Amino acid sequence: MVISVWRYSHLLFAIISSIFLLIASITGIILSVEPITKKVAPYSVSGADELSLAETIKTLNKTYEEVLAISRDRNGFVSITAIVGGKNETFYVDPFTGEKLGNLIQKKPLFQFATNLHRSLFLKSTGRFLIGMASFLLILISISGIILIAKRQGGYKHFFASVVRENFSQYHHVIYARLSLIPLLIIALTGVYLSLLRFNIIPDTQVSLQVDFNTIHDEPQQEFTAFPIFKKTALSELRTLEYPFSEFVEDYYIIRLKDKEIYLNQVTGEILAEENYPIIQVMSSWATVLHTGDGSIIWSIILGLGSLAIPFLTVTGFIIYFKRPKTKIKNKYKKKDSDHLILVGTEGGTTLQFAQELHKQLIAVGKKSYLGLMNQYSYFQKMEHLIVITATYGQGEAPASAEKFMHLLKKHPQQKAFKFSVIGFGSTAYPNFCQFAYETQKALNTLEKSTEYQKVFTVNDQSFESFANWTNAWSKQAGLTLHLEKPTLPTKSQPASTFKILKKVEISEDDTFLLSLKDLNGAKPVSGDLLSIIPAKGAHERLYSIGKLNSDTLVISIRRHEYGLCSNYLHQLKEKEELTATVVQNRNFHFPKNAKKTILIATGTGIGPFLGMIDENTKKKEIHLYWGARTTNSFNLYKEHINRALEFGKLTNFKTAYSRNQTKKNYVQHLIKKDEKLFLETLNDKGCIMICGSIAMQKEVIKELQQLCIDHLEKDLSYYQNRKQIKMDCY
Ligand SMILES: Cc1cc2nc3c(=O)[nH]c(=O)nc-3n(C[C@H](O)[C@H](O)[C@H](O)COP(=O)(O)O)c2cc1C
Repeated sequence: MVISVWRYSHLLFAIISSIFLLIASITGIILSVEPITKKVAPYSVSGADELSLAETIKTLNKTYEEVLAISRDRNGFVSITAIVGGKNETFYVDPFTGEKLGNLIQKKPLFQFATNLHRSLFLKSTGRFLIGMASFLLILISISGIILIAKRQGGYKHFFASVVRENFSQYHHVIYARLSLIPLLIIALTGVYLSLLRFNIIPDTQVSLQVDFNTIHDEPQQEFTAFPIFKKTALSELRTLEYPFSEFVEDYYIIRLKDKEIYLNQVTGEILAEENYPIIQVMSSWATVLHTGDGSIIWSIILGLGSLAIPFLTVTGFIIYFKRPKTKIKNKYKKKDSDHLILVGTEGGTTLQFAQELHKQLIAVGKKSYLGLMNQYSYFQKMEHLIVITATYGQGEAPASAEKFMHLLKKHPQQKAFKFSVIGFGSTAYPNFCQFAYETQKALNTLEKSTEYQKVFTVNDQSFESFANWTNAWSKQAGLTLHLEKPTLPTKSQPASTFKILKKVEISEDDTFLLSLKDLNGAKPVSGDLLSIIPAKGAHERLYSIGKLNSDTLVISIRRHEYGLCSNYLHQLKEKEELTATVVQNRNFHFPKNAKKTILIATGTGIGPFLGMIDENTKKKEIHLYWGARTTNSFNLYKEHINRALEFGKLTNFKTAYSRNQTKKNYVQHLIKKDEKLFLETLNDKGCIMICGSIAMQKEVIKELQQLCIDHLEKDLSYYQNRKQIKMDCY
């Protein structure tokens, strides 16, 4: 089923039930304390469970004038009802000595209040019905939640794999939903069960034993201590034992054990009637224990934490929903009249915002553009250009709004020839970067009337700059001039800061240079974060990976492009001049704190963030750096940093691959095969491999690593990726 159906169902169930669930969960948290306060009361007698009923009855009969009943509750406390000083009393006893231990625990007013609110909202049957309904909706919320988590994690197999952090609410909603899933489902299922029982929809069947009074004998007489059932039954099995009403043989003992009820002749010890409890009664007892936590401190704590998760999940769930980019599509032209079709594959809505901008601009230059979702692919009479813009989800799968696309492609053949272009939105933090875009391109290529207009273009981490680059190239090829405006997406940026240029080092052969910057405004980047620079008013931002050399000095490595606005702007900056830039958090690419061994792989300027990470390695952890570049001269730019790090033990090993130094091209991926032992050890020992540089290099490196995993570790690379042992930031 389409994911949005599950998402909206999840939301709808949550909206309908939220108030009732919040009340039930808060009272549930309070009530989870009650069994704990009971359990810690001093009425438990060690070893009492092993006593036989015969021994217990003997002691109690000796101690008290007349015993009427003996009970054992879920905490293991034994209580009796007896006549003491002519009065009927019920109290806890020590079954070894018969000594009174204390009066029965009375329900505290707070717990009484919480129980009434929890069960019926003080609204009697109506309230009970509402709470029962809310429990039922909690089951549906849990089921739709399981499906949504499985979808976003890329299948049930990866259900418990680590979660990629997009923002606080999304990350913690998934983490806590997974942790509290089982207790919540148990609370909900037992809650529904108890409601159904209460409304007699499940009949509360009880045992109904019949005694044939004609066959009751008063011989042979036996002492009760010799009754086999009393001798062989341990106190731990007992729920209640009711003494006979009088000494007449027609009155008998009523014994309720954990699994059955027995009527026992008080004179002969003969069993008069016996029946196991019906299954419903057993289930009801279990449902009560599981729902209330009665008798178990650990389960009460789990129930309390489960209840606590409900308000948290409700709040974070609503934040996720209300912070989602709006995905309403407005079209000026009908699809049958449009020559430009933009179809979007999105789940979170951001891709649609980019597409909307392109759609607006195409209309502005007079094109009949139609914007729709990939799941709306159909027969388009006048289509000349098809532009598919799609995100990738799960393990390289289609996003929600594109799940039917492949099927629709076959279902709706076009009559008119058309050109197509595919733009993939994805993240290099995932192993299958923009995979669905590649699959879409492949599928479109198989169509009879289609012609590939451009190769797949990929956009990492919703980079507007990349998308604008694609738009420029595409519009140039189409003979159009389009100017995109940047959509307003929620950002994780810190406010803009001023940086002073400390040093610029460059080598001319490679057109690369290294800028050292001093932060003047207290921005707090971490190596691996990004520096967003807008080189001129109205220009697009450019992101550079930051290496942090000490508390206020950053380094960025830049390749100068002949017509690159930003790289040329940075290049002309002189020492002591100032630069305004914004630090953008890039959590998925921070140095792993807990890994004993880390391998860093970079090409060209991708070494930038690693210079910082190595410099910060004061604990001298094992770090291996693999770096690919064109020639040995390229290394001159970083030589000083690397040699110093090797000398001070901050870097364990440095290996290079130069592509233009010898006849046979040498690339970093070739080094992986040579050093496969180190790579395998690192993955096995929970170490980390970080990759920074070009996407082309990333693809090759991933291919090598994937092969290593399959050949030697019998696991897919995604296994390590999900455990954050592979981190990537490529462009
Ligand atoms: C759960 C999840 C799984 C993802 N899986 C992939 C993936 O396998 N490959 C990829 O390139 N990007 C992946 N991404 C990144 C998204 O494709 C990317 O953030 C995209 O811009 C989201 O677009 P949307 O907001 O329009 O859905 C994933 C994102 C999430 C949240």
